[in-house]
Amino acid sequence: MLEILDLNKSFKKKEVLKEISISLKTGVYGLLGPNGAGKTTLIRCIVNLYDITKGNIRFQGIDVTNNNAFSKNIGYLPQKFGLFKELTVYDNLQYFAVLKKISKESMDTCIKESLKKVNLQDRVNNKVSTLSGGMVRRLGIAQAILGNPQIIIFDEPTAGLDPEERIRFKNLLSSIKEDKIIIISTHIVEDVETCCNKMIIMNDGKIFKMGNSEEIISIARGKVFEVKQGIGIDSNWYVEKTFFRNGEEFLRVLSNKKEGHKSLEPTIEDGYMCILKGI
Ligand SMILES: Nc1ncnc2c1ncn2[C@@H]1O[C@H](COP(=O)(O)OP(=O)(O)OP(=O)(O)O)[C@@H](O)[C@H]1O
Repeated sequence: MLEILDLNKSFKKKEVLKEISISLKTGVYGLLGPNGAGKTTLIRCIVNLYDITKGNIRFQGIDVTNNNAFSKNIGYLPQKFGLFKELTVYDNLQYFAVLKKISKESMDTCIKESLKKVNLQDRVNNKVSTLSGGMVRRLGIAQAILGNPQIIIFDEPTAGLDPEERIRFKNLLSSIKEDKIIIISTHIVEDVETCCNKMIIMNDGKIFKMGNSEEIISIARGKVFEVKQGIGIDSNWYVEKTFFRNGEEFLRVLSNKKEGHKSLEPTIEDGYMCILKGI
């Protein structure tokens, strides 16, 4: 169990994380929130890249706040990461394996296992400069899962990936998730709705809601409507998107009020938007 207790993080006078308290058991968690919600800051506090202003982090009941040794239990794929482009795929992973203090005896096996999981085993001796963007991203994932850490955190793992690579990432998650705590940070609901046991919804440095997909969806039940474009927009409405049917344009609207419009079956995205917008 990973417990984050009353965590606050400020940069000088700017309070970015405010009293964050969550407990995570084994499973895959989608950390969802709009740009600037505080997701990356929270992740950096967990992986000990930032000193926490106030609060504690506990893992398996032990206080690991600002504990460097604990960071070795965590695999982390940052949003932006650097690789040695003129070194081979293998040499790059060897470098990370040394940083992670993986023993010399198991290093080769660990590297090959990680590369197999991300389907880059055929590229082991290629220079990173010869890989496609998707392959570089996969190599980033390989370094995160290197050494089989108990906690793995992916910050925007699918950014810049094509649909096939996204599916590949989701399949990879299913193959590694056993007995692990995996956190995937994103602002795209679609990225996490099929592969996460629970969503943690963040905004403005706070946790707004943590729940499984059914719980998130239920928040939007009775609040999603379909309105024909052109009839005028009510000030109570939050227009999620427009769509076409039989050549006619419609709005997908979220509203707290009982509307005289056709009610729609809610999705996770609707629940997420209701939570963010206080609907
Ligand atoms: N080092 C820093 N110094 C000052 N303010 C910071 C620092 N890092 C982040 N912030 C601020 O903290 C807030 C949260 O940023 P953070 O990057 O954690 O959000 P995010 O949810 O990860 O956003 P995104 O999805 O855009 O990456 C923002 O207002 C940001 O400007």
